[in-house]
Amino acid sequence: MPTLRLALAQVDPTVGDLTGNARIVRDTTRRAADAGAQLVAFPEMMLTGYPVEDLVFRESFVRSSRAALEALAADLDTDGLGGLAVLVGYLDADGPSRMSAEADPARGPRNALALLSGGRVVTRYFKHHLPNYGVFDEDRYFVPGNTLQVVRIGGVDVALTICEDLWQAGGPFAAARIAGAGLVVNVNGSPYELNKDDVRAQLCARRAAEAGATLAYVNMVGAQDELVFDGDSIVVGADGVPLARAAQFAEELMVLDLDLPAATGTPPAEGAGMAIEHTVLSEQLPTPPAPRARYGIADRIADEEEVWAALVTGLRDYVLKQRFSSVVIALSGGIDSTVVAAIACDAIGAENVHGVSMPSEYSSEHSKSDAADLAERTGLHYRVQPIAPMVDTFLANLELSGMAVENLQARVRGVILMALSNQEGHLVLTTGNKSELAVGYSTLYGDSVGGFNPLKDVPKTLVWQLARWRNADAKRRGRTEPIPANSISKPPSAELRPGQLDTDSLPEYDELDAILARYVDGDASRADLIAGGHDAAVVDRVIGMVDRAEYKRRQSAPGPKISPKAFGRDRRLPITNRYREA
Ligand SMILES: Nc1ncnc2c1ncn2[C@@H]1O[C@H](COP(=O)(O)OP(=O)(O)OC[C@H]2O[C@@H]([n+]3cccc(C(=O)O)c3)[C@H](O)[C@@H]2O)[C@@H](O)[C@H]1O
Ligand SMILES: Nc1ncnc2c1ncn2[C@@H]1O[C@H](COP(=O)(O)OP(=O)(O)OP(=O)(O)O)[C@@H](O)[C@H]1O
Ligand SMILES: NC(=O)CC[C@H](N)C(=O)O
Repeated sequence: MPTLRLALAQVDPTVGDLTGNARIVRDTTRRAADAGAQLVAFPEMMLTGYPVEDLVFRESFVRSSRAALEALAADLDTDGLGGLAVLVGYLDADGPSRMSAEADPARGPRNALALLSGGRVVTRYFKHHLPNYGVFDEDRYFVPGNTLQVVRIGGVDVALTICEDLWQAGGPFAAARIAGAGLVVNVNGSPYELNKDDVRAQLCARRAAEAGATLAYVNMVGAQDELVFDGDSIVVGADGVPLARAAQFAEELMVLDLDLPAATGTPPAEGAGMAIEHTVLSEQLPTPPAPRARYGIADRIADEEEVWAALVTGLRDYVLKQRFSSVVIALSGGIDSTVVAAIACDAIGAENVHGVSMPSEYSSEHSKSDAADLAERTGLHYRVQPIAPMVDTFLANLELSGMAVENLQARVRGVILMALSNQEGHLVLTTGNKSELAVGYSTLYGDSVGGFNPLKDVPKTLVWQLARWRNADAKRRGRTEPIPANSISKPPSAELRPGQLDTDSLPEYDELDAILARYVDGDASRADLIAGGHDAAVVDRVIGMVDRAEYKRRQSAPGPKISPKAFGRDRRLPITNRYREA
């Protein structure tokens, strides 16, 4: 049985950075070669980053991607790496885009995977199944491929597939069985969602069985705008048993030896409704250098740790890829701003985090002392900027009352944050959690100002859970607990008028989050919610608030997706909408 030394490169490309991404491929291939690998696979659209969205419609970008691929093949050879087989995802096109008057249903932009070897592009595979749900819009951009590429590498037939090809039965995996492939490689840009790692592992086992072949799944790591990629690359045997699994949320080069069946004969020219193209790269593999590369199975992590890591990764990559070096956060001593600050300290270091306490005449003593305590525990930069004089100046010049005065305080804080951002160059982080965003419990152009929102997809009850987990984790490691206990235990309040509590306007968060999980995430009807045991009056109030707040959400900052349905691309509703649940 031939032994193939395979390397899966779990790396972090940046959208649009063709030069930087090619550099990652060259550097990582060098490391794979040093480890004796013969085949190295990079993630989906490695060269362009993923997803590239409407950049697909720019012919100049498509041309740049194709040219960068050819240059990469040549550069790898110049680097002395031409003897390896290197799989690189990129953007290709064999016809005009859907936006063009000359659009052709059979040709156009392609989500593509190339095999590079010996200084040239040996073969190109075009993704067959295009995801078009949730955050994905691939029918908008790409024309599906209908040819399975099978490449003989060292006497083993290797079938090439891309991400969604794994998620649907039939097509490439069924064709790979007919082709008699010994290994199927699946390259991914698969965004993180809580518990998705379990789903992926089961899918890999199912598809390996469908193909009757070993399956090597490589995913990217890092973040792109609202999407977080958790890595979690995995290799499963034809019997579905995991052979190796990489860590989540960390770059990794996974190198392992696979004993694979020797290919015999030539595959048929078609199968499972697809054409099959067979290319022979090499019949005979050099024997992999001893010792054998055996890769372990990385430990799975607990749910809270996983979500925390996703939020840290999402924030870190947003800050760094947008070329900021510091952030500023308004600190109220409440749980949301405290958790955002703790995430920021973990993501970019406390020395790059600036907290501002902005007490008003309604601010409690604990709002100031808890914020100061947080600063002390974490070491973030801390300053106090009272807002009363500015609010008073407004009120002396503009006649306002009631809610307008309440919101004015939040807006003065927003102006101060943006001024500090302009003056000192920090990215402003906003702190509204998913529950508040759902019901519109925030002041537009007030506490909602900011360029990025780490809690955008985190319901309030999960914010508390994460805070408790983060402190417990610090304690386990013998470190200072970053979050003041009082910030976790006190009742939430906007402190925009004397004695105000969130529960004056909202149900208790346990009940609110239970309703929101079903109405927002599950698209349940009013009748479903009431049948589920919720009080009709509460249901009506909550779903009314959710429906009315669409205009606020449409203007809200981006933030990392951690759930199957995050606000934004996952949930698209009209702002003007008279439909009300009866
Ligand atoms: N359909 C629509 N399309 C576009 N714009 C629309 C609109 N409806 C209202 N608007 C605009 O929005 C304004 C109303 O929104 P906005 O000014 O935000 O004010 P509003 O939503 O009326 O009040 C803010 C609420 O959030 C609470 N809050 C504020 C700050 C922090 C927290 C917290 O605990 O985190 C809670 C506060 O107690 C209050 O209940 C209107 O005056 C109008 O200008
Ligand atoms: N006194 C304050 N000083 C600085 N920032 C404040 C202050 N009060 C509110 N903010 C900012 O406005 C956001 C809205 O928070 P608010 O206190 O109104 O309720 P919240 O949503 O429960 O948030 P938190 O739990 O952080 O208090 C806060 O997260 C914080 O960023
Ligand atoms: N890039 C893709 O094709 C991703 C789609 C796939 N269902 C996933 O979430 O992993």
